[in-house]
Amino acid sequence: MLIIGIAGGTGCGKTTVVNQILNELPEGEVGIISQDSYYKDTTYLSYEERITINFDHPRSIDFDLLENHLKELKKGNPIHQPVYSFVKHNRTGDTLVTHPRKVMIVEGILILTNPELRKMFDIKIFVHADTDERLIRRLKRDICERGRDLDEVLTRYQNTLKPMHEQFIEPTKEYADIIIPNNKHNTVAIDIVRSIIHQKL
Ligand SMILES: Nc1ncnc2c1ncn2[C@@H]1O[C@H](COP(=O)(O)OP(=O)(O)O)[C@@H](O)[C@H]1O
Ligand SMILES: O=c1ccn([C@@H]2O[C@H](COP(=O)(O)O)[C@@H](O)[C@H]2O)c(=O)[nH]1
Repeated sequence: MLIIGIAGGTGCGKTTVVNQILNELPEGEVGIISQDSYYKDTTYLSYEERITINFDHPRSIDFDLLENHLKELKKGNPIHQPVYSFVKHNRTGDTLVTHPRKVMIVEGILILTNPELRKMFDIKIFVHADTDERLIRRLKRDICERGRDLDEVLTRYQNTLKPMHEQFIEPTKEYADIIIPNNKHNTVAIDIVRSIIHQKL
């Protein structure tokens, strides 16, 4: 199994890049694991308490579960990937059965901060987009798709997103084998990653 880790700050375009890579590849041949599914379960907290969580700090992620799941997939076993709700800021309680594939892509802002995960990735990719570009995309996406308002996104940006990006996410660029510039859609980079995957299928 080839495991590809795709990191990069919020709004850099990780999900979009993954979807572009999957386009034109045989359906069902590549599996996806999203770091977002591994935000810690906070059912014991009220909604008001949950919104105060720093979701951009590595401690918000259940890396042990993510690592165990990758190990199970490597052994050929299916896993139950938790389903996460950005609207509720919590796991939904549902899980998605994820079967092992020849190629698994793991994507998320913090996945390269964890040394054990880094060791498991055969290829490490960092998607880069400028800070202002990422903020604009995040604003549009969170207001349209994640039920946020302008003030909420900007407050979170100033209090946690920006400092956590600088402290934890941007420094992981140095671990990347490939950096994809993604201020604009980058079809050449997508084609390169796709051809690496093709060789493995
Ligand atoms: N290269 C790009 N050019 C313009 N918009 C983009 C580009 N890549 C992604 N987007 C848009 O930016 C938003 C955030 O992208 P997304 O893939 O969800 O980022 P991430 O998963 O890194 O947070 C989405 O609305 C997406 O359509
Ligand atoms: O409950 C939550 C959990 C996370 N977030 C924010 O999501 C982004 C990570 O997702 P991307 O798709 O990579 O942008 C992270 O910056 C968290 O702040 C959230 O708003 N609520």
